[in-house]
Amino acid sequence: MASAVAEEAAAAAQPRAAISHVIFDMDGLLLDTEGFYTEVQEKILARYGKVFDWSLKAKMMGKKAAESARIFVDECGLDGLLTPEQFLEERESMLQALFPSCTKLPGVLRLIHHLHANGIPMAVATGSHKRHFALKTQNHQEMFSLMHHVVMGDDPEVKAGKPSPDIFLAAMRRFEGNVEPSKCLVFEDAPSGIAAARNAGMSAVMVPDPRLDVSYHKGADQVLNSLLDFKPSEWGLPPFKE
Ligand SMILES: O=P(O)(O)OC[C@@H](O)CO
Ligand SMILES: [Mg+2]
Repeated sequence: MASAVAEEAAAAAQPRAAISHVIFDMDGLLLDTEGFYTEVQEKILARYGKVFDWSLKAKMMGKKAAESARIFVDECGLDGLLTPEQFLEERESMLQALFPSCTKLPGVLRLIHHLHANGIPMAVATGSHKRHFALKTQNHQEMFSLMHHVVMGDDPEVKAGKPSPDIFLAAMRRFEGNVEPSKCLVFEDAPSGIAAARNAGMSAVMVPDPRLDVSYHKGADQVLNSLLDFKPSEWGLPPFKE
């Protein structure tokens, strides 16, 4: 069996791409916040005698709030009972109470510190709007200070949410110099985010929730159980030292 060192050497000799810049999704990728959305949406739906399932979750996750609210109402047949605006209003206070307690997902700090130490520019591209971003990140300031910039869902340059490429292209343009999409690697947990990265012409690593059906993995260049499994040299990035 090949040693880890030999595996890294082989990967470095023939990388999947020559990545120079990294863009991270936030919810469900850096921060463990997706469970909060699920919990709150289950509660709201239960009131109508309905069950929130992972095929609906797959359609909503990663999208801008207004877009996912519309999907929720349409897919659950709640037209006439609940408007997307009422749904957003109902879930807001519950989410606001939960967001500040969110934790980082496994492998996040190790990877971000490694890329930062090696001078790889990083950005965050999240469907979250400014107010939710502030609540979610209040206990994770250090990690976000290592990012060159953050693009949020309510940024004027983000005309349409994921799967539109808008947010990843905006994130790319805000790096120093002239960066090509083919040099950017996106990390995502959501099917809409993987599609957005691909629509932007970027490579995409998916770290999905294990409950998401494998049929939603398509489009990803690589699917990992956790960021702990990421091997930078497979992407032309400096390898971990240990
Ligand atoms: O783009 P991300 O960071 O996953 O945020 C989307 C979020 O608002 C919920 O799914
Ligand atoms: Mg996400």
